[in-house]
Amino acid sequence: MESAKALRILWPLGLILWTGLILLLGYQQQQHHRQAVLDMARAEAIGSYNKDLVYRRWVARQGGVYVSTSAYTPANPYLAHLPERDITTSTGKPLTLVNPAYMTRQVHELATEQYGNRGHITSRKPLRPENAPDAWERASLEAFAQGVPETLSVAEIDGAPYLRLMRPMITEVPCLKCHACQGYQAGEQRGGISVSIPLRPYQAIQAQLTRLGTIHLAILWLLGLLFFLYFKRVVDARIREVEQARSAVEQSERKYRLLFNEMEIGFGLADTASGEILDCNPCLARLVERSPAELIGQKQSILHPEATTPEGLTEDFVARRQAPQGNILNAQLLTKSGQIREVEIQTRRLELDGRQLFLGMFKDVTDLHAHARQSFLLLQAIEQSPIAILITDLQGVPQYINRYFSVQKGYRLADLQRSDNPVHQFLRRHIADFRQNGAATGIVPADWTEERLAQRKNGSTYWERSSFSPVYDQQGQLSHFLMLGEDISDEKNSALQFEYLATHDSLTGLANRLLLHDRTDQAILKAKRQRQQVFLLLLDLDRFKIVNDSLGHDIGDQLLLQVAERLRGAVRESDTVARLGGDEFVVLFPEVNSDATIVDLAESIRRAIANPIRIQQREILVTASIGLSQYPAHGDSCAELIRHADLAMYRAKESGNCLCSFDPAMDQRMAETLEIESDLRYALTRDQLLLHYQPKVACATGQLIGMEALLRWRHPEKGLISPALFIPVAEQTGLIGEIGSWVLDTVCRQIADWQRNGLQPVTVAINLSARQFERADLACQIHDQLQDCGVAAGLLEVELTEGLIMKKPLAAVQIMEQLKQYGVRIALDDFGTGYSSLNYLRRFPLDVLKIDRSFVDDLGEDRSAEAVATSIVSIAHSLGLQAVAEGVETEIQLRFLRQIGCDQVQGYYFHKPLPVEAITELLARSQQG
Ligand SMILES: Nc1nc2c(ncn2[C@@H]2O[C@@H]3COP(=O)(O)O[C@H]4[C@@H](O)[C@H](n5cnc6c(=O)[nH]c(N)nc65)O[C@@H]4COP(=O)(O)O[C@H]3[C@H]2O)c(=O)[nH]1
Repeated sequence: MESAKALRILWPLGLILWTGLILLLGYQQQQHHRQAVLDMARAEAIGSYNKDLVYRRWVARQGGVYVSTSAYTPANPYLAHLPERDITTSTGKPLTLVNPAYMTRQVHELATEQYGNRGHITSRKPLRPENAPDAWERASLEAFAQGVPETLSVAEIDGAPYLRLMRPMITEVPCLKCHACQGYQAGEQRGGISVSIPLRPYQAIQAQLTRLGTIHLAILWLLGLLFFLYFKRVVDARIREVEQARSAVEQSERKYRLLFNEMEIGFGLADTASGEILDCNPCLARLVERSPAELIGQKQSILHPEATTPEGLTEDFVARRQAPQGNILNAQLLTKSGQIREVEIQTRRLELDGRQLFLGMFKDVTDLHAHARQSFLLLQAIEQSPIAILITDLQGVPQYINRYFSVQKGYRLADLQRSDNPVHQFLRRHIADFRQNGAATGIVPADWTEERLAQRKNGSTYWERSSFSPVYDQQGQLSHFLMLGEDISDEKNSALQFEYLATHDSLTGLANRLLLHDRTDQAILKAKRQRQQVFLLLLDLDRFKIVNDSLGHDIGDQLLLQVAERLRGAVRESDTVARLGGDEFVVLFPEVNSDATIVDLAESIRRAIANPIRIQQREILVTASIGLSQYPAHGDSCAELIRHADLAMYRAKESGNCLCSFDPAMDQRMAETLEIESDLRYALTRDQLLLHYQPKVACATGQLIGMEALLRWRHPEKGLISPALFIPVAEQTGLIGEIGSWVLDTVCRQIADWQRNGLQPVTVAINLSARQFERADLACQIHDQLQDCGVAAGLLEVELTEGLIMKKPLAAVQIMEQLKQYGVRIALDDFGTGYSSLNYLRRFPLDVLKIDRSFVDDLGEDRSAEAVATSIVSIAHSLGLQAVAEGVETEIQLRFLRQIGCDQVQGYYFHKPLPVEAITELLARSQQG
């Protein structure tokens, strides 16, 4: 291409050169013609000269010739000295001697006349004037004198061009005849002969030659021009061809470069031997977060993280790369930021300019692989999902079912595609409905769910929650439907179970509080409409806690179960028996219309419960306290009726009546209790608590041998409040801990005070509540307190109830043993009211058994009470314990107790609990006596 371009530039130059050459040739030709013409003229001049010379010599040798004397040839005066200048012929004709010069001159004149040629004999010393040289001849003569043999030049003569030639004239011997007189000698140059040849004829020839030559050259130049034009055309065509080819190549290059650069597939070209990257497109560079410039010239290891070969390729990669027709390789690329991209490389081996190349087409399949993995995962998840999955076409014909579907229903896909298959029919029907609804409303519902009893292939049924949802394709067109079938049999059963549990008491199966509320509210609504009454009985088993604590929870539970059974049996279907928790039961009577009837019903319930209950070979006697409330008189909500029945039940318990109907005054008492609760918080800090001490006397002698500290609360408005009223409140609120510590502290100080005052202290008993007994460090606390006050441990006795110990017998034993270790005495209070295991009793480190007041009360009246008291004393003594009877009010009771050998007694018969001053006085008196 470059040479073609050069030719394009050179051809005008060639043309110029060609023209110059032709012009040069023309010039040379012209010069040549001119010279040739001059040479011809010179040859003619030389010829003419030679002929003159010959004629002269010939005449000279003759000594002159005689010619007739005439006017044309008169006698030569210059030859007058010659004797025989003139002669007469025998016939008388006069002849005169003509010398060579004369003859030559006349020949010259004749030649000039006839041919135009001129001749002139001249001399430096001419005899005749006409022989005198002209200027050119004179110059020639001088040149001859210098030794120049010939002069030649073109000169104008009479306005015409002539070639003038002149040669010297040498004196020869014959010449001396005439010229000796002039003093010439032979051999001497005496002048010259000039010849002038007219050049016009020659110039005509020259012009002719020049014309012909010019024509030839012109033709030649034209031929040359034609050649050049043809050459230019050929070159132009070639250049055009080349340019077109180049343009096509460039266009193609641009096109392919553009494609190469814009391709969304990475291209890389590498040298197979060295592994050098020779080229790459931006897509490949982008793939590894680099620019093409960063890659080109680098080893392929820049791309491949695990390059193990010198070229930077893994061995496996190289092995597969060897396939001549290329291969598709899965490889990993390393990005600039250190990320790994997964690629699919389509490889080709190429040979270019003798180099083995490797072309790789890189497709980033990281996302594709991730997507494929995810799709596979999804497919696996769907296939292995523990839920039945089915996909139908728009007509409801199943297209896919997962494994669980087949397992659960026993159908294969082919079964479901048969139109007589029940699932097939179900799907078609539902999908048709679904689409119809969508068409009607213009909105395809997102999904819908239904719970139904589905059938398996084997005919068995189960509860299924089927949810249908539309599936849209990539264009957003509804394409399929998805059905998820979930076996909810367990859920259904659980829901029923849950509902049952939520509304029933787990132990007895009776209605629970929730169901009771629901039924009561419904009953109230109905009663409201029908202007009727609703009655609600609340039962609390008396001393159930003692049964539970002493006989164990299993027996307690069985007791509750039997009570529940009896209650159920005592009422009608329309009535509701509920358990509120613990030993509290409620019976709802929605259809009783008279007070008399409800009292009868309550009585029958009480009787039903009062029958001895047999559990594990034990006969247990249970009584119930019953509170009664009614709609509309006592409230119009379940909560209110329960609350009021509860208050009534408490009243029944307190009063010993088994049935008590709610009275609005009870609300007042409840309010008072609440007041106590809030006031008790300040009782300690405001110094409202105090202790009274009830003496214990020896049964036999009546001597004061001990006392029990009993707590009192002097309320600023309500006066002295019984501990029976506020201790339970203190226990509930947790204040008992603080109060108990105060009692212990006060008692210890009091003993120390008596000691300081010289009184012989007696054992003082304090009551411990259940909450106090829960403290693991109780024994330490008591021990520290005794030590702080300097009181001997034996002067303190703690009274524990059976229920308190039996709650956690092992922990109780530990605390008791610790107390025992310190020397503190332990009494078991209210003995006989609970169900203490004698086995346990044996293991408790007790000192005293206290016979409960309820047995003491009936002594002398009730044989069984007497028997119990007798047994307790006997047990106490057989275990090495002392027996103490509390609540002794009468002589009869005292006498009986003395009879059975009871050790100590305590009761109003001797002393009521006394304020500290009174007891101090009594103590002093007793010691004085
Ligand atoms: N009808 C009658 N009653 C008699 C007779 N002799 C004594 N009593 C009363 O019987 C209760 C005996 O106390 P308890 O069984 O330990 O029963 C005590 C005890 O369990 C508890 N209590 C009293 N003080 C404390 C205390 O400081 N701490 C704890 N935790 N409880 C205490 O309060 C209960 C009631 O105490 P109090 O009202 O003082 O009632 C005392 C006492 O006044 C009698 O001949 N006839």
